Amino acid sequence: MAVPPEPTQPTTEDGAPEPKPSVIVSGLDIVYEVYGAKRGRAVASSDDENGLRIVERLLGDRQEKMGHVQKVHAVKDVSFVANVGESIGIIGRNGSGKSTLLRAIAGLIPPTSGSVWLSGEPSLLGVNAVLLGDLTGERNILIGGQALGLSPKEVRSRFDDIVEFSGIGDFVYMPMKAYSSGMGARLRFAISTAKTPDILMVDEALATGDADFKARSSERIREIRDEAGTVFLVSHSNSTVREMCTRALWMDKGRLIADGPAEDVVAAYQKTFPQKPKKATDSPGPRAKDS
Ligand SMILES: Nc1ncnc2c1ncn2[C@@H]1O[C@H](COP(=O)(O)OP(=O)(O)OP(=O)(O)O)[C@@H](O)[C@H]1O
Repeated sequence: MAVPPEPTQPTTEDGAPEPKPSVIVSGLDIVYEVYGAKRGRAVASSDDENGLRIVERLLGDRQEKMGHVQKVHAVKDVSFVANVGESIGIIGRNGSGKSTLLRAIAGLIPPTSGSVWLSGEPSLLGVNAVLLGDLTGERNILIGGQALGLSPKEVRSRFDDIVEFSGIGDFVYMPMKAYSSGMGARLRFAISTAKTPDILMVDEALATGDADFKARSSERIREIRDEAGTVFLVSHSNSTVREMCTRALWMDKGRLIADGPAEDVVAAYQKTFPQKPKKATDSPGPRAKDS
């Protein structure tokens, strides 16, 4: 009897494995609408102050909605395809649309136009693991782990690893509102990566830890990439993107202006926006830039 041939992975012309798309973003636009940019005066433009006060009182909370509506076009006509096994840095100046793009990929913001297609389950660090300040780290690990699809037994078996990874020690038995922002961010990272997601999205979380935590988290990101996931990383740190990403997207004023190997895109970005050397007195805040 003839044995059917083993299925082979499709390859490109030069013999490399065919890329497997995990995220397809096509002509994506995100427009935020901000209500109440101007208050009630747009409604009652009369000079009569008494009349204005009456209108404001009658409208109560609604007066914000009656005010001017401002539109913020945060992401403009962005298209790209991300493949399994890629780690993609998203870089750009403040307000360029990086976080909005990430949240749209995670399905948290509906496209105003265009589309986002995903082949797996996304996990957006810091949002999917919704942690509650009044609960202890321990309870949050249990809830967050289950929100990621782990069974209570699986969460318990990973509990020690999660605590060790986050480096929060005995704080795990304290309410999370007593944590520093860095401790909270590290715990979120540890919970979010306790189960290997198909698509991991990280927004600045790596800027919150010390060198040791950064080393551990970059190792974890490498593991996820190797386990055939796709990683997106929004970062203001060019060195982090260079070290951890295979590819980079450069956003500017909502537009994707470069997409290519991380090394090349970061070099072009740095050439356009050279970063000033840090002063010795600068405090290393979460948004601190390096080179
Ligand atoms: N919820 C919102 N409502 C209205 N406008 C918003 C909202 N979130 C972001 N924006 C606006 O959208 C634009 C893009 O913001 P976004 O946070 O995506 O940029 P970013 O590149 O991540 O910025 P940063 O580097 O400062 O974090 C900015 O002009 C911002 O003011």
